[in-house]
Amino acid sequence: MTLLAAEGLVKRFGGVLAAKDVSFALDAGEMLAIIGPNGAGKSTTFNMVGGQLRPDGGRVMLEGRDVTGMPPRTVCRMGVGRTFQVAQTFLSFTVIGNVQMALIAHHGQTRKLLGDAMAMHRAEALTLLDRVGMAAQAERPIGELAYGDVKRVELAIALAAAPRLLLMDEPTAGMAPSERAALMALVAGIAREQRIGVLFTEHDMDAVFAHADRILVLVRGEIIARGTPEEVRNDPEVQRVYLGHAGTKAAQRARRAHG
Ligand SMILES: Nc1ncnc2c1ncn2[C@@H]1O[C@H](COP(=O)(O)OP(=O)(O)OP(=O)(O)O)[C@@H](O)[C@H]1O
Repeated sequence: MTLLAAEGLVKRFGGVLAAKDVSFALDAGEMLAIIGPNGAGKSTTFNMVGGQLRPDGGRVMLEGRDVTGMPPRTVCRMGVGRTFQVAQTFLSFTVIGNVQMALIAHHGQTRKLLGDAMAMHRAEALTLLDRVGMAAQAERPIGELAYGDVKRVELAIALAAAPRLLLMDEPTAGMAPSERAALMALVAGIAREQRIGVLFTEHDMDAVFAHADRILVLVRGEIIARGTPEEVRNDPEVQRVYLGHAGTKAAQRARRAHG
């Protein structure tokens, strides 16, 4: 069954039509990228899926259930995870403590926190940290980590809620190029292995062309192209309005790297 279906989403901000009849579908285990210039409507679309924004028209269907306009907390409980920004981790806590807190929240055990919270879900937290390559740093305060490592911990925190759909808004923003490639490879591997659908926005075209299964191109609130990286790369309209020379180079690099 289709994991996520956006059907004719519309969002207006005053006179600005930020999303105009945006429709797409995403299957389990699939990486779908939304790309487009600044102000194209990527975050708006994203926020309508995650429940942060209520669409003015259209529907969001999750595994066949209509979740349009439901609050983020409800959407989250229905299996939609989101990677959080640094400020939303507890900087003075250890790495493993942050993941344990996420597991405690996921299991609805926050009332038990007066007990020995730090003994709860330790093994599960370590397994998650191992999956993102951070088990060796489990006992360090998260505030001491390099930025790329914080991003890995954020991924473990998002996975603690056992999402079926993961929303990642510019996951590699602020990272060095080598860290970006490693993070996206990690996300893609986990998505395929655990059959998690990933919807992501990204300005880094190398990351998009290397790891997206399919790409949507938004311009002024409208999808102007969609398809595999190969199809999008070769679309003359996309070349003209968005990718241009830099995008072509990124696509070529991705093609060389992945055969
Ligand atoms: N809360 C808001 N109030 C008013 N206008 C908004 C609001 N959010 C977005 N917009 C407008 O809607 C349009 C789409 O914005 P959106 O942030 O979705 O684009 P984007 O593709 O995510 O851009 P970027 O790549 O810069 O993050 C823009 O014209 C923006 O100014």
